[in-house]
Amino acid sequence: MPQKTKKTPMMEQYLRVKQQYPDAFLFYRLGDFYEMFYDDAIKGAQILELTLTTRNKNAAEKIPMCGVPHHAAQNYIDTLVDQGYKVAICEQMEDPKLAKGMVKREVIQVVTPGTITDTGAKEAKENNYLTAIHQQADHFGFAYADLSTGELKSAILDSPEVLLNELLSLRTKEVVIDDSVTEKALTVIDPLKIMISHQDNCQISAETSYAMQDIHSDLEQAVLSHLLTYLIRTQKRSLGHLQKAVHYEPSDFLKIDHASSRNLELLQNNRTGKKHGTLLWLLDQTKTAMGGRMLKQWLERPLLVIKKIKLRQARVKDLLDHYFERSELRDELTQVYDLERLAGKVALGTVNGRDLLQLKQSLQQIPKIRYLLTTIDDGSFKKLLTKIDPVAEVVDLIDRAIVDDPPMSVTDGNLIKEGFDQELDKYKDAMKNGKRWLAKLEADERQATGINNLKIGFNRVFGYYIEVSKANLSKLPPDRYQRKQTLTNAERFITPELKEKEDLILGAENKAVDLEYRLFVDLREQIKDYIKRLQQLAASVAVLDVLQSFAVVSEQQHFVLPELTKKHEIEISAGWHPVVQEVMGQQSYVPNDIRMPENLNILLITGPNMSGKSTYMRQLAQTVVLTQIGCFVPAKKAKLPIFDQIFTRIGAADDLIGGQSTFMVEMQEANQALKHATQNSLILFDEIGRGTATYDGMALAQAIIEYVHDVIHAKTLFSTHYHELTSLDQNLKQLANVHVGAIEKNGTLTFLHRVEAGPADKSYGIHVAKLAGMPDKLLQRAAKLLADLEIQAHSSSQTKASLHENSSPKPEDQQLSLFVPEQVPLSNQQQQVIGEIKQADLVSMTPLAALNQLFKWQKELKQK
Ligand SMILES: Nc1ncnc2c1ncn2[C@@H]1O[C@H](COP(=O)(O)OP(=O)(O)OP(=O)(O)O)[C@@H](O)[C@H]1O
Repeated sequence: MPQKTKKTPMMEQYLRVKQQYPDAFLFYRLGDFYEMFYDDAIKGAQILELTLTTRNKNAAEKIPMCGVPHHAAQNYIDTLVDQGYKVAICEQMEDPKLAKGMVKREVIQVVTPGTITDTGAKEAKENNYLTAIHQQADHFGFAYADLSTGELKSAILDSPEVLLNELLSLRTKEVVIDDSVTEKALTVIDPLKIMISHQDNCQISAETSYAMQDIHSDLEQAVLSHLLTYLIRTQKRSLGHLQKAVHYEPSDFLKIDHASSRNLELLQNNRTGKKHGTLLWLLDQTKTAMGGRMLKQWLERPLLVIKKIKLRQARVKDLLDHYFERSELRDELTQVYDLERLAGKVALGTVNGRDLLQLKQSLQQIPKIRYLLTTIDDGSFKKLLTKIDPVAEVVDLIDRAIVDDPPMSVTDGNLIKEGFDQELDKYKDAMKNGKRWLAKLEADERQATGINNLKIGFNRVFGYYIEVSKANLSKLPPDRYQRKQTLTNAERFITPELKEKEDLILGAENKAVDLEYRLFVDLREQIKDYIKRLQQLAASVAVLDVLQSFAVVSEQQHFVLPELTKKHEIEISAGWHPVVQEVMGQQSYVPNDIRMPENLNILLITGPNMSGKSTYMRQLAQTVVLTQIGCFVPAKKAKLPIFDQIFTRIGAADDLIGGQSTFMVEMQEANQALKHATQNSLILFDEIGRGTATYDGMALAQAIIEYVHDVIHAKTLFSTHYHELTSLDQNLKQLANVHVGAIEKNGTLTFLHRVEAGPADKSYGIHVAKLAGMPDKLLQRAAKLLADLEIQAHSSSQTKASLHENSSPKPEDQQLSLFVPEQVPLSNQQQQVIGEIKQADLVSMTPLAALNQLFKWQKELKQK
């Protein structure tokens, strides 16, 4: 930290600015470098691998310093932001050569993880959401924005769990809070390791009021105003492309909590964390980045309203029925760039000539796309067609102004077409004439001197010059040439008339470059007026792209149009798990039926390990999701109701919140379902109870099944290895057994992967252990123990009441162990200690007294 010694005016200025941005690295522009000082420098040098120096080596206070060249700053900024830091960019606001006294400097932007707009090609199909929270009692105003696309949404969330779910599914990197957010709520956010930024005082401007126009609740207005204030404070530029905030209700969509979405591998592969091997991966045949992002959003929020689902289905069907037009449409879409982000760049002022050409090229595809869509349309695309607007005015503006091959930079000229602006044409003419004059001068001089290799050149230091090789110097007339520079083999000269022309040419060039920049900015401002139309077009193209992607996948994968029913029944013939089949190949996959008529709510699935129970369960969930996003589904025939929520408890999920045992996570996930599921939900429970002792687990599993059966009535698939549970079908009318078949022959097991009615006859766990390559000796021992246990179970079952008739397992049965310890009777001493422990009044004991007591008991036991 800076000490209290006298500072130079520049360091005083630095500290004044830094004080306003204590949570960001301050990149302080000094000539061609951005410099960091003090702690920023120490930490920055370490992260960015820069050399740490000191600013004033000889002074008493040494100021740590490091810097990056301004032209390479972007990479360094990206690295810092990627690692979860903010960077405040402080620029020189005047030309140092012209400044009187200290050069004026200002922070022009704070780059933060949630506000990056240039996410690069790798993340083109990802949104980068900045989120915000405002709390009132147990309710949260919640909002999110993607600065690169202008999307802005808000909602009221009524519990910390829903909040956590929204934050997780949006994969936000930064959340803005104000002081309404309680410590308790922060403990929900903390483990997610996202950046928490604070914004307390809200400023309402014309821009922010516009964005909040359609939002009426106080809670959402509060959260939007601090989100928008934060954006204005960090971006310090126009946010004109932010769309009007749209209110959404999480309950308007099929609810799949984050754990279930992970279990089902909708967007993320559980093993690799990547897209490969997920439903998103299978479905993504989109051709545009906008379509890619939209597909993800649809997968995250499947629909509930039959009418909306049917509209998507009808559109997919129209696209499916028109193979050739669809292929052409796909070709056209390939040539559409990211309109949404291009519009964002126009608004943010970061667009360059090449971006504008991409915008023009994309818009030029639209009439053809429109035409193709009208030929495909059988009525379903009527409304979408009205929004596919080619914004011809923008094409015309760009076409008239921008050359066909503009440079990256917008400040170096060569951007604007001839004929666009008279004044610019004049300068360009002057430049051209000047150059023609130079060419003529070169020819004349060659003739006059007889030096054939005499040439006219240009460099930044001397301007235009005449170059003559040393061998020819003697041929030059003595007075006319003024020597300027000597090279090894040549001399360079100027003449008064050459200097005069040079002023004209260079003057025209500078003026042309300045004017081109002004014309470019002007054009950018004109295009800004069309941003809303461009955004509407982008959203419609994105929708079309996702729909064509559904059509392509449905065709390639032989999906069928599912029938939506208002009855509480599921009927799937020859269905399959689309991702597993895609990975393993169609030949080897065994399709299966799922039949759950109105009077059957629970399927209890048994079968060996590895036989396909989880796959069967996930297959149903993925089919439900596919149905409710409007896609066709993997089956020969499918009839499904609309589900409101999907709950899963499958596999050993990692514990996101941290520190809980697998069994605890298992119980929490099951509890989520039991608490929130309705009759219209889908529940998948995979081997509930296996995380604890056998009878404990079995008892819990039975109680859960009974609860779902009697209280919730949701369609439920429940897989289990507890064969005892299969007799539940005798008492529970809405439960049926199915099993996944396997054949055992000569001690080897063949999985059939076919789901059939009735319970499995045994578990085959030892066969699977054999498949896993366990030692023979161990397997023989296990087989022997199993046989003994089965005999014991058989004899005790004759006397014991059956488990589902409310018998509770005896405590000594609770933990089955392969290696039962020898039973040794307790000593008197031990019994006495146990007695004392039972008696001890722990509530009124101080921690120290308890510790002393424990110490005493331990000593007594050791004395035994
Ligand atoms: N219908 C099917 N046709 C062909 N192969 C299948 C089918 N279903 C599953 N499989 C294959 O069997 C493997 C195991 O499936 P799955 O994980 O669903 O078994 P499981 O019965 O749930 O096992 P466990 O009880 O050990 O959890 C899958 O990875 C897949 O390769």
